[in-house]
Amino acid sequence: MACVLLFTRLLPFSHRLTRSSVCVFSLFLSYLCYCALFPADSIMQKPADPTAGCQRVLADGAGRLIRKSLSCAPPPDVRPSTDQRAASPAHIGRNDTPSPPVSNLKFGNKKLPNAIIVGVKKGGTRAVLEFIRIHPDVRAAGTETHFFDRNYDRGLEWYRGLMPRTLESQITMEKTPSYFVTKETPHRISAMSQDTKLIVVVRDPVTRAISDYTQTLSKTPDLPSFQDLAFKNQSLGIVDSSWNAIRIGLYVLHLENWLRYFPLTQIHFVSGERLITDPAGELARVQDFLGLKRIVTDKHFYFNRTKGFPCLKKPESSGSPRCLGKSKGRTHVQIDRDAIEQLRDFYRPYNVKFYGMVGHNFKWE
Ligand SMILES: Nc1ncnc2c1ncn2[C@@H]1O[C@H](COP(=O)(O)OS(=O)(=O)O)[C@@H](OP(=O)(O)O)[C@H]1O
Repeated sequence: MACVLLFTRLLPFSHRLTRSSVCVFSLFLSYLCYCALFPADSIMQKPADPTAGCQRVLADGAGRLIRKSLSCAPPPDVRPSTDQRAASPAHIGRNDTPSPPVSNLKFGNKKLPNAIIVGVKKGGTRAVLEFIRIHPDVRAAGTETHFFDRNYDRGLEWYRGLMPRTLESQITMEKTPSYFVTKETPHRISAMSQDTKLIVVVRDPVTRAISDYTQTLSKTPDLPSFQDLAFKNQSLGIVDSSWNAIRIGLYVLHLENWLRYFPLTQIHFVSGERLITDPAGELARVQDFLGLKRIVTDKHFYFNRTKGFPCLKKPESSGSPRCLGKSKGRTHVQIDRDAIEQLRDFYRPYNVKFYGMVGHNFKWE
């Protein structure tokens, strides 16, 4: 309308106009018409809105995820390629600003995670992430972001920038095992979204401590012995619970902190032991918890005798079978039986309390 009015007013004087001013004028008119047809907020996401995207994932009363479609849904046949599914280093560390509409249509948007594997260190967190991300409705950040413990000052937009793009039907995940034992993390995650689903991979705390120590020793060869670090006085059986490798295994104490901010129904516990003996069974429960169709099944796994662990079978299309890297499944440092028994005695009351709290006996005898 404005274009027409302007044009009719100027028409009587048009004979006075030069060629170039006619040109500039018509360009101006085209711009006005474009603005009227495509207002800016219909094609761009608001950068400050952390939940902006094609989908919102909400939790229903049963604790399952419900995906709500918004207006920018990509066509259903657009699926990410293997390359796009793996969170490439190019994605990591790039602070994302809203993308042009064409790439949104093709690859979706970066969204804050709907589900986070928050722990525990050396529990089997990498295995759970690598196994669940073969599900077509899951995409995950490839590296540990450490946003809620080390990088919180960088802000949610920085965090979102680390996430892979997701389509309407996909959920976003990340894993940072240190979150479970960091005091501030539960509060910070609940401030991001109280609907965030939490996954904790737990493992016998004694084996976990030895695994943790084995890893540190591989990087620091002149480390004191395991016993020197684990006990204040071994002959009296006094354990040093301030040593991180011991402290992390006091699961019940850490869980109490999480339960101040999240209901138990929003936290799923994976057995690190069963993840090795029955990966498909554990993954079935993870998929149920996330409200996903059970697509990752025993068809996807085989037991690799050389590695001594389950690995992912070769995908039908291409590629090779995939086992986790050398840093997963290391041969543990030998610890004498007495020390192990003392640690078992130390952890027993905490474990029993933990079983009661989560309603499951993990049988760490
Ligand atoms: N499929 C498969 N392949 C290899 N390793 C497996 C697998 N499933 C579980 N695990 C166990 O995962 C342990 C490492 O745990 P995390 O991935 O949580 O470690 S880390 O905290 O990220 O460093 C790792 O601990 P260690 O055996 O002590 O190395 C493994 O026992």
